[in-house]
Amino acid sequence: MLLFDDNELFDEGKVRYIDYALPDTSLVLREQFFSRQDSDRYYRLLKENTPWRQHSRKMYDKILPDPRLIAYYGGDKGLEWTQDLLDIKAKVEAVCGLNFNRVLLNYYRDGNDSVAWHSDTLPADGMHHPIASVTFGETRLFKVRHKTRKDIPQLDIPLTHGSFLLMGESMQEHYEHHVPKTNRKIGARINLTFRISDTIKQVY
Ligand SMILES: O=C(O)CCC(=O)C(=O)O
Ligand SMILES: [Fe+2]
Repeated sequence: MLLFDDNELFDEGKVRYIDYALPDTSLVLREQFFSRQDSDRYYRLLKENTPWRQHSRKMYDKILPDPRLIAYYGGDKGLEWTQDLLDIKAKVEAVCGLNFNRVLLNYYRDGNDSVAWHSDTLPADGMHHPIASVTFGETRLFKVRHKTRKDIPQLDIPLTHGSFLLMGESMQEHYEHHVPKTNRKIGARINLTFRISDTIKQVY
């Protein structure tokens, strides 16, 4: 059985390449980067085999649970890489010519899960690096806005099953991103963000 058959584009089996040509950075999306079959398989395997945990953070003097589950692999504090994650990483690295050493997995259980506006934390080496974002499962909107320039329209990018979005290294400096909640009755989405970083102080 194939999951997530709302995306007719999958029938063509072609990678769709979109360069958003953003000022101050680069942002490139490849849809159907993973085949339908591989995407379905990775979705199931990651959903079942990942030790998902819910983190909490302090907001306005309250400790609130994050509205999503996460897992963190690589480096001295992360979990041990699994073969599936190494395979996904290798496929992503082969097209962008980068070597990632960590991956953060996000599990959005349904439309109530989300991530607030943010840009990803500066790694300990004090330099931003590109971040590769892979999606399996339900399509969710990935919103992008420039931090200071109001003349640049906000982007609403639907990240589909099997897609791969590459954020350039200056993206976190100039832009913020956000995955909003939705009232639609939807299933789960798994997102993987491959990163280059020596030590992580805080996830996201
Ligand atoms: O789920 C996504 O597409 C984005 C996740 C994210 O922004 C993060 O992990 O920092
Ligand atoms: Fe992020």
